[in-house]
Amino acid sequence: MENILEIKELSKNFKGLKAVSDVTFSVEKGAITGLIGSNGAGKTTTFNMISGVLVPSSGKILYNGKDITGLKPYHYTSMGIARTFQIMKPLKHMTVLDNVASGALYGRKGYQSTKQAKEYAEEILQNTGLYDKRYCLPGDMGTPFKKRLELARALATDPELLLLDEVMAGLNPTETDEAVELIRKINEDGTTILLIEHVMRAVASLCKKVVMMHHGEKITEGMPQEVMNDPYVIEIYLGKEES
Ligand SMILES: Nc1ncnc2c1ncn2[C@@H]1O[C@H](COP(=O)(O)OP(=O)(O)OP(=O)(O)O)[C@@H](O)[C@H]1O
Repeated sequence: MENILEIKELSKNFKGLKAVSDVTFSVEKGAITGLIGSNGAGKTTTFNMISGVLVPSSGKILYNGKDITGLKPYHYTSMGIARTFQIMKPLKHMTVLDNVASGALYGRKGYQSTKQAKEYAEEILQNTGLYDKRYCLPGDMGTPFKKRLELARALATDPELLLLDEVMAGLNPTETDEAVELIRKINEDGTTILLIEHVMRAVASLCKKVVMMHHGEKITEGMPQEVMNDPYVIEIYLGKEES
């Protein structure tokens, strides 16, 4: 069992607030790992450190055994790490196709021409159920399609490790099931996934391992059923959240 990512005693302080405190966990290569916890638990801050958006106050991040702590976001695409944002960030004035093609152009496939990038983008759009929307502007689509676009843009960079921040928020049960199947397919095609998610049904169905955070600390980790049946996890999180 090889780890693609190792988080070691990672902390982030914001002016005296310990948003993330001494968090240690690993992400197994080829698997789907879930990061769960209440609002404000420190999940997004952890993601922001893993993806280079924030520099950790202390601790280390190892990717394929290499120390990447504090590297800037622009190093990440070529390393094979891509992420989605909870607050989606499409290029508003570009079509869906051009949004995804721009991801492909700057991604690891090394396309030299826009034509090549667009051809690859069309393939990604087929696989993510967005092909029929390829000439739409992001603002003209509803949440499920915007979430898919965020995912498609990340996928277009050809990542080895994909970080997904609440891609199921705002989806109805049918859309959630579709998103689960899409994520499963992306994983089966060879991409390792670390996801933040509040929809426990999706976490239970997808994840091999779950890491639970609370008030900036890691509370526990294990197989989804173990973590979800932990009385303390039920008390501080599952009893209060809708799933
Ligand atoms: N840039 C920042 N400056 C100051 N405080 C911050 C900043 N970013 C996050 N925080 C604080 O850090 C704590 C952890 O926030 P974080 O967004 O990581 O939680 P989360 O687990 O992702 O929550 P959610 O499920 O709501 O997204 C919160 O108390 C938050 O207010």
